[in-house]
Amino acid sequence: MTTKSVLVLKVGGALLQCEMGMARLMTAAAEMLAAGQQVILVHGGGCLVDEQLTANGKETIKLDGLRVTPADQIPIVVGALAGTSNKILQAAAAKAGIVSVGMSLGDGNTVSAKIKDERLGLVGEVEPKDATYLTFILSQGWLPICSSIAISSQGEMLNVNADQAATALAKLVNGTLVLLSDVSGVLDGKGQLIHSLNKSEIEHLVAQGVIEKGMKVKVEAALEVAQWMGKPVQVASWRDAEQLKTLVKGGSVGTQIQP
Ligand SMILES: Nc1ncnc2c1ncn2[C@@H]1O[C@H](COP(=O)(O)OP(=O)(O)O)[C@@H](O)[C@H]1O
Ligand SMILES: CC(=O)N[C@@H](CCC(=O)OP(=O)(O)O)C(=O)O
Repeated sequence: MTTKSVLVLKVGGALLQCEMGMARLMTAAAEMLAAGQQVILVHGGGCLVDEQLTANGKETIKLDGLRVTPADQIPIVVGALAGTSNKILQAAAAKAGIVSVGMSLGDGNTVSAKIKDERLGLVGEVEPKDATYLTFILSQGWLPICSSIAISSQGEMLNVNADQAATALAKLVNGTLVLLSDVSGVLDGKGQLIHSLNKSEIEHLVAQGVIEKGMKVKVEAALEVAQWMGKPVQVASWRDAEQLKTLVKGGSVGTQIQP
């Protein structure tokens, strides 16, 4: 185990629809915890939100990878992310023998949150604030499982992109950030894994339309943290058992986003 700093592991929502993926991830997390590696699990749940919105007759609009979240949709979004998604992961953790604490960005003064852009409605932008709550959970050997619902000082419930949520928590604890999605990393125009990317290469691929939508948000979040910490951030896959094994050993997987 070479990673001594807290590992901030973000998983995308598609994981929640894959029993085997969740079981493998939690087995990996249990191994890391047993070896003394502290882990914070941050999760998305975009596909669950899509399903719940459709079931409630609501329309989904995204701008540059972010969900436009009008006030009438926020109860559904909060229910899907801070409720169902969070508890599905806690249940998977329990099955792997992990003691977890389900939480949201809105808990324990962990981050400060404000509306990101009026055009997006109740979408939040968060900054790291106070690590006391998370540090306590980690000190117990427990696994914090954090959803990306934040609360502003005005008392608004805000929907935060989960990659950006993970960014704020990684900065807060000066941790090592790994973003796990349903693809093995950032892929080139031919679907091949790109092992390493720097700022100008990212800008080029975004301009070409090779990196788009959710991956654009992810890579930009990763670059921000890589530059802030002066060390690479990894974008990899929770689907890939080999990548998980390598991660448990503290190795590098997927695409390294360079500072
Ligand atoms: N260059 C790219 N490489 C890999 N995936 C890409 C790329 N450009 C766009 N994507 C899309 O981004 C998705 C990952 O982003 P997102 O759906 O937000 O993931 P998550 O829910 O895991 O955060 C991939 O499944 C893929 O459809
Ligand atoms: C503002 C915004 O876009 N919020 C996201 C939060 C969930 C998320 O990011 O889920 P994934 O990691 O599965 O994509 C959403 O509503 O879909």
